[in-house]
Amino acid sequence: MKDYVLKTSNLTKTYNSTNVLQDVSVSLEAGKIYGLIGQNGAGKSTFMRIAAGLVFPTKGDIELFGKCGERDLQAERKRLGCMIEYPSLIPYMTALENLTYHRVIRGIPRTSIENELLELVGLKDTGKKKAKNFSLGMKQRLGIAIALLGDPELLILDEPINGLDPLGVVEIRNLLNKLCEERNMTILISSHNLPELYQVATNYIIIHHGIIKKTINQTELEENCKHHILIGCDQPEKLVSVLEMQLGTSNYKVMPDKTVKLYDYLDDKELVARTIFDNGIVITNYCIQGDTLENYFISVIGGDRNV
Ligand SMILES: Nc1ncnc2c1ncn2[C@@H]1O[C@H](COP(=O)(O)OP(=O)(O)OP(=O)(O)O)[C@@H](O)[C@H]1O
Repeated sequence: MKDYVLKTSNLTKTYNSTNVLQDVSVSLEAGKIYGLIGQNGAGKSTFMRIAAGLVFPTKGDIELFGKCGERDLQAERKRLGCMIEYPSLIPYMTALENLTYHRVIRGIPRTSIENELLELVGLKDTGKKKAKNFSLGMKQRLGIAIALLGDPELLILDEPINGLDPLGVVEIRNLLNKLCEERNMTILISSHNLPELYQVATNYIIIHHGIIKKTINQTELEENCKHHILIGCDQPEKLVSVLEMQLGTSNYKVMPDKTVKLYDYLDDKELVARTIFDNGIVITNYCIQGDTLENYFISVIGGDRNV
């Protein structure tokens, strides 16, 4: 049985009679990095706030580490760390002072965790430099360190890579991978910067106007994006035999709707069409498919480019 860290069922949030989240049912498995993708206003932060217990849902259920009910949820939320919207930094304090401040107000006694976290997020050499003078990437990493103070098993990060330069993205990516690998941490991270998110996530949840449009893992995503000839026909079994016996390929996949994705012969699609036709198979669909990740997401949300 899969070990779910967070499970929601039909989660709905209504503001001013508008559903900003509608029947959101998702399950996060332990040790994975989930990218939550959606346009501005899609409901990403609202979902994260509800998961973190900062906002109550209008309807629906949440299960955290297998527990539900408000009292149990509150206890389980100690196992969760979050940075939602902006890191809550005190600008005139150093990185260490910021961590001390947050550690004390959260009642965490272990002082050694401060230097451990500064080391982990690559800020141990920042000395007397005040947070207000940090680069955006340093601020985000300090925000993540604050979120890690309680040694969480689930980390929720709202747009931690937006606006970072490529080096900043790499630093955050390395940090998240390390947390995932070394601590088996589950991470939920939102962004609308898809190429950057792709560098980080292992699974994706696509949300549009408060509705989950798709959940997909990295392998499935790559499969969807890999270029292929999509073939629909009246005799799929015979088509498979023609591919195997006459075209000598087993590099294809039969889809649930009986269409076939052929990953070979992309440079010679006429030969494939002719061979199928010569075997008396009626072709109902024949096209090249496969795309960039960004276009895949756009197609899932219905063609709107402003992701
Ligand atoms: N407290 C609130 N009161 C009323 N409406 C709200 C409130 N919080 C969020 N909303 C609305 O809910 C919708 C979803 O907002 P949310 O911040 O969750 O989206 P988002 O996907 O995180 O967007 P962004 O990428 O811009 O941060 C938006 O239309 C927003 O205006």
